[in-house]
Amino acid sequence: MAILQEQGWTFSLPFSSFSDYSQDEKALLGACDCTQIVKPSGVHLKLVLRFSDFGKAMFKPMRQQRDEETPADFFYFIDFQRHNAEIAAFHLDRILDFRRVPPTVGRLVNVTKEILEVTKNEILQSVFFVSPASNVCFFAKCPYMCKTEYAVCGNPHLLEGSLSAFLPSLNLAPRLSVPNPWIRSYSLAGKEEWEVNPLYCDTVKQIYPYNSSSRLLNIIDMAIFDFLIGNMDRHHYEMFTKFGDDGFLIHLDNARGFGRHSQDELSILSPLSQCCRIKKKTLLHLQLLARADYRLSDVMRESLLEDQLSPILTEPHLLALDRRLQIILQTVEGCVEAHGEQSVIATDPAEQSAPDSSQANLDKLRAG
Ligand SMILES: Nc1ncnc2c1ncn2[C@@H]1O[C@H](COP(=O)(O)OP(=O)(O)OP(=O)(O)O)[C@@H](O)[C@H]1O
Ligand SMILES: [Mn+2]
Repeated sequence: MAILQEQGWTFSLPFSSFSDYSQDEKALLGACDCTQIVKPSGVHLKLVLRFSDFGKAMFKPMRQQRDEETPADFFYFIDFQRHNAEIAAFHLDRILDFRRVPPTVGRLVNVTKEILEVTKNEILQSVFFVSPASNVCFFAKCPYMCKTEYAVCGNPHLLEGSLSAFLPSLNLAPRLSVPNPWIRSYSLAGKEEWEVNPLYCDTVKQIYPYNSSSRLLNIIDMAIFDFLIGNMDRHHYEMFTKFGDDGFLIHLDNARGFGRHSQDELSILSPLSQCCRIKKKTLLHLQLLARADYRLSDVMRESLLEDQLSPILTEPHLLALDRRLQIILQTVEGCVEAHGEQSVIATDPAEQSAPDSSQANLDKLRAG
């Protein structure tokens, strides 16, 4: 299935579109208090690509080989961005039936023919160079680490990357960027309250909008998703304002997932383990994916085969998903034992009478 059309490309740096400033760009322009987020830097190099049919996509280039694990001494905020994590996260999100990640595919891009030769952006043209190994490379224009050492290179022209369908412009579909209540400290000093206070969720539950809407349950869904992919970098989440407080959370930016398959970062599950709440729909779906005939790693492996850059994940990463799924289910079991099903498993009033559609949805996905 061709999710993105790619007939001929024109390109621009993200800076060109006024209505679509990212956190990076806002930081560059001094337009936001970005102390909580990672500084805009050359290692975050990404491009907004424009297609000849006026479609747009966010392109993140390959920075790390699929079989490389993030070194144990790396902090999450200096970790690489992985194009394959973006792709795998899209598939996982769909398999979990969240559908909150914009469609993302892997592509080989010819950086010379499809970027350098077609862009009219002089800044972008100026950052291209040919490396000593005769590969065509480019780097980012930004305050930090924006030198040739941090460039990405074709081989000699082809570069792997992820392409995420671009969200509608902020003028058409305004979005809010909200700090995650379980945000991590982005410095070496100090801990956040959730890390030291086991009753933190009681505080969150009293604060708008977590006190009445399904927002907290959505945060818990997101934590489950992030725990499965091992993403510790969910500092903010975005929502379309048009859907109000109960709107869905967009699972944007999953590039720091799938860094370590040998470690399960339990702290990512804190919203679930501290609040002891989960949507019934999510739980039923997770239970289905723990069954031998719908095993999560098998469904993921199958789904990822559809991508042009397959294999997207190494086997250890796929198997880690099964192990982490068990941890999530055990966490829920522990909660039920402590607080009772009534308090832990949240039934959506709209779904109370609807038959469970998890299995039918998954069957549809698997049938392609
Ligand atoms: N598919 C998309 N469509 C539209 N906007 C997007 C898309 N993906 C990302 N963005 C915007 O760009 C911002 C930065 O993207 P992303 O978080 O993926 O990259 P990053 O390099 O990790 O940046 P940051 O350090 O700001 O988190 C997002 O917060 C979002 O506002
Ligand atoms: Mn980010």
